[in-house]
Amino acid sequence: MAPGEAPEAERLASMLKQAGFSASLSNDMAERMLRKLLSNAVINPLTALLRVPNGALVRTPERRALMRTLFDETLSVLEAGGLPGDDRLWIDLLDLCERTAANRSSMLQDVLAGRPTEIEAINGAVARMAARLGAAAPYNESLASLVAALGGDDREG
Ligand SMILES: NC(=O)C1=CN([C@@H]2O[C@H](COP(=O)(O)OP(=O)(O)OC[C@H]3O[C@@H](n4cnc5c(N)ncnc54)[C@H](OP(=O)(O)O)[C@@H]3O)[C@@H](O)[C@H]2O)C=CC1
Ligand SMILES: CC(C)(CO)C(=O)C(=O)O
Repeated sequence: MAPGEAPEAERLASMLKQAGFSASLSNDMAERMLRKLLSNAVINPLTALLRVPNGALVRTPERRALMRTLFDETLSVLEAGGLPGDDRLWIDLLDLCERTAANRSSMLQDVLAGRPTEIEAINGAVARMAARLGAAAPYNESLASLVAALGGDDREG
């Protein structure tokens, strides 16, 4: 984005920086959102189900294998939805787990606090996108069902 092209966005970024946040502008929000969806579709349900911090996902071959399977399925759906494939995406995902190693993902925090999760907006959305494209996303569908089944004890069955 050229300087002066989006003054309101620049003002917002500058306010966020003054407040101590890291902020940058992008012309490519659609791609950035798909990349974020890819990361959240892998890290959030697995950390919520395994009840581990983000860094623990990459510490055992079994968890990495689960991550990779879910990553591959999700990426194939998102590529069909417009995300450019890139070998760095997997490396970036592992790096994100390392950079946020001690973090409890937002979904794990929601599960531990007994709050509703964003599972339908993340893995549920990937499964629906796959269905619209005439494809299947069994891992996303199963994880969405498993995370949804973690809660709701207060509802009438
Ligand atoms: N939690 C984490 O560890 C991390 C989260 N993230 C990302 O941050 C995002 C937020 O996740 P999470 O931590 O679960 O968020 P929370 O639900 O804990 O917090 C969301 C915040 O956004 C506010 N908010 C929501 N909708 C609006 C709106 N329309 N206008 C103004 N404010 C609004 C809420 O206000 P109110 O309280 O008034 O409802 C709340 O303060 C997600 O995309 C997540 O992936 C990224 C890194 C780490
Ligand atoms: C990047 C990550 C996985 C950090 O915890 C996140 O966005 C979340 O928890 O929702």
